[in-house]
Amino acid sequence: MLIETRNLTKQFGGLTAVKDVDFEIEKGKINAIIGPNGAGKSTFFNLVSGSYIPTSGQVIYRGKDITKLPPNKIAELGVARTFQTTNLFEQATVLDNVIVGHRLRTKYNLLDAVLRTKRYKKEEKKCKDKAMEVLDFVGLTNITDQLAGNITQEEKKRVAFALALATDPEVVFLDEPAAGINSGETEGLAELMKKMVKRGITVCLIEHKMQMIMKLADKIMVLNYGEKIAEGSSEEIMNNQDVIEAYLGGDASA
Ligand SMILES: Nc1ncnc2c1ncn2[C@@H]1O[C@H](COP(=O)(O)OP(=O)(O)OP(=O)(O)O)[C@@H](O)[C@H]1O
Repeated sequence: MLIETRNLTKQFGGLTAVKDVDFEIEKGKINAIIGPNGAGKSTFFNLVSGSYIPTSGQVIYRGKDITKLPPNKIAELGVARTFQTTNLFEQATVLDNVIVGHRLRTKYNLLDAVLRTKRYKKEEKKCKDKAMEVLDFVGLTNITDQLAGNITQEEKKRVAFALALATDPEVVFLDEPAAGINSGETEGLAELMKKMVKRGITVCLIEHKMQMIMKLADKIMVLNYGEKIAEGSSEEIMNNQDVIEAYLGGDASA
């Protein structure tokens, strides 16, 4: 296990968005979180990646309590995430967008940048090499010089993956990676997630596309009204009565 949540709870005023959730994110696996709209999936992501401080409960990463660490510290420990919509710098190239993502890990300071010291130039080169490497990994070497504003939705999704990978994460949280793309493109992204796992990266995703999840995920947690109602393999989840009821009338077939 890589990340563990213990009794994780988040309240917004009188609303409990995530309630007492115990979950183990398995190392080297594709872990998925599903649930009807408003079930608390994004809130759960925000708690684990440090964007929200929980009302109570803990997040343990490799045995260390990271519950109250700020997002940048959590990122430095090897936890990366993507967002439902990726805000790219539309007027910059794909390559430059990814280079910016990699700066998180670089060691030069402002003075280095102003004086263009050796260290700065060395780090610049490292950033560029890393960006090219991750763009190759996600299959975008052919569009590195295009403006981000001109690329397709599917390519933007791949850039979002590249941005997450540029920080050399141990685990990536993907928030609805296949939203807004067609089924052929969805297959492509699923393949990319498998490739990430083969590379040793642990994946945790939220996704509404059930078919994709059922084929892809090694482990699934189902949230409903903030509570974990089921956890297990695709088969276990598909046959779980509580899950079937939670989805009745919902968009389980989306
Ligand atoms: N910052 C916030 N302030 C107040 N309420 C919030 C906040 N964020 C989420 N909520 C509420 O918490 C509940 C869970 O929301 P959340 O976005 O985590 O669900 P979700 O499962 O990700 O939904 P969706 O599938 O629609 O994205 C919802 O009732 C939502 O309105």
